Amino acid sequence: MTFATRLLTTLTESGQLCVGIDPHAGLLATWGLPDSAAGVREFGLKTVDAVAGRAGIVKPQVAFFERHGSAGYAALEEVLAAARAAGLFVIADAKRGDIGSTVDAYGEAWLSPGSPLEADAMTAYAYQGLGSLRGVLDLAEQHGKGVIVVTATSNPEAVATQTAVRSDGRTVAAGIAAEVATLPGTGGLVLGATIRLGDYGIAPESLAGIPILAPGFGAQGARLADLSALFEAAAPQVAAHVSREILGAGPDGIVAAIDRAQAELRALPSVGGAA
Ligand SMILES: O=c1ccn([C@@H]2O[C@H](COP(=O)(O)O)[C@@H](O)[C@H]2O)c(=O)[nH]1
Repeated sequence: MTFATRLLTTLTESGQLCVGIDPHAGLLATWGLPDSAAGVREFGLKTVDAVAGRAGIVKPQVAFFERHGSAGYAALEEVLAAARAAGLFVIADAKRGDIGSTVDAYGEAWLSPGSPLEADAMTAYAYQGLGSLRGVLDLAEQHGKGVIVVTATSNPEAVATQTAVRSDGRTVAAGIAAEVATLPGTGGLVLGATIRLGDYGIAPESLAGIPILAPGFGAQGARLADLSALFEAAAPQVAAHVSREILGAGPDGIVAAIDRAQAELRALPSVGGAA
């Protein structure tokens, strides 16, 4: 089964929430955990426990584990393995990109079956050309995994770069989206929930069948209740990502926070809720 089929099926069967695993120093303190590799390990494993059976997707943010060096990576390996063992769809937010021969190695790290860092999908940059990701896309296709390409991000600083017009007349973001659309099954898009797709020249109807990872809900200001209005025809393909807003509820409140977010998403008409 392809990555797209797997992720879109997960959205239908387990709801559209993707819970971030971002052990910020401040959140570790809220959780009563040390700002150390042991702390991020426990934070990650407890988050996996809370998500399992309540939502279908997690997105560990690699940076917060990397802060702790090799011990942080060991912690991340355990969190990834626990999430996959719990049946969760795991997106490693590693945001890698480089010339093809180098980016291939990133693909092997995050998408090879049996790799200590194995995930179901990874995030990647295509600013060196989507062709630079060819080897990773091939590897992903071989193993039913996915490459979610950073396209139009949730942070305001990115607008000038991502709306710049390429030599083919498309914005950078729309160009990437159109190229990823030629990779059905293996490619996905990062499209921030804080932006308007129209401002980037991206038509929701052009994204049919492509899984979308949408960060920006909660702490960055976007509202889950607006998902249908933001993504229109593409709304059912969206994994609505929330990290700080849910994790900030602490170890005693995280389950209720996940349930609340799921209920809010399930109530949306265009994503399978009330008509
Ligand atoms: O455009 C992007 C791409 C990635 N992110 C990542 O998503 C989460 C957002 O966390 P919140 O706490 O829910 O704001 C974080 O890991 C970012 O690195 C993004 O925000 N925007």
